[in-house]
Amino acid sequence: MHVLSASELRVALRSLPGWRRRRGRLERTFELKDFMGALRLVNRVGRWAERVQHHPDISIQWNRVTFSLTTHDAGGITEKDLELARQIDRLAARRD
Ligand SMILES: C[C@H](O)[C@H](O)[C@H]1CNC2=NC(N)=NC(=O)C2=N1
Repeated sequence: MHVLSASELRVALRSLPGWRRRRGRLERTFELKDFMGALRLVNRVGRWAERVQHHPDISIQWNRVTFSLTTHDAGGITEKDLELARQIDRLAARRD
């Protein structure tokens, strides 16, 4: 699995508004209504991550959830992380 170069990542981030590269990971923070809303999103993403066997690092602060993506097996950000970021955006957009 190919670790993306800084320029490849810059190009990819143009189509991933809201995500940024921080400390070598792809990161985005979502603000939900409240803690239960945060947990619902975390569980939605968690089920997907388990299905695709690619897992985000997750931090929850009450109604804010931060997903940090990297491919541990490759030691950096890969296409798998870009795909997971796109999927997280879809899951976050659901209003159920
Ligand atoms: C065997 C299993 O598929 C691997 O350990 C997966 C699990 N989930 C993973 N998640 C992430 N973010 N990086 C990995 O390298 C990784 N490897």
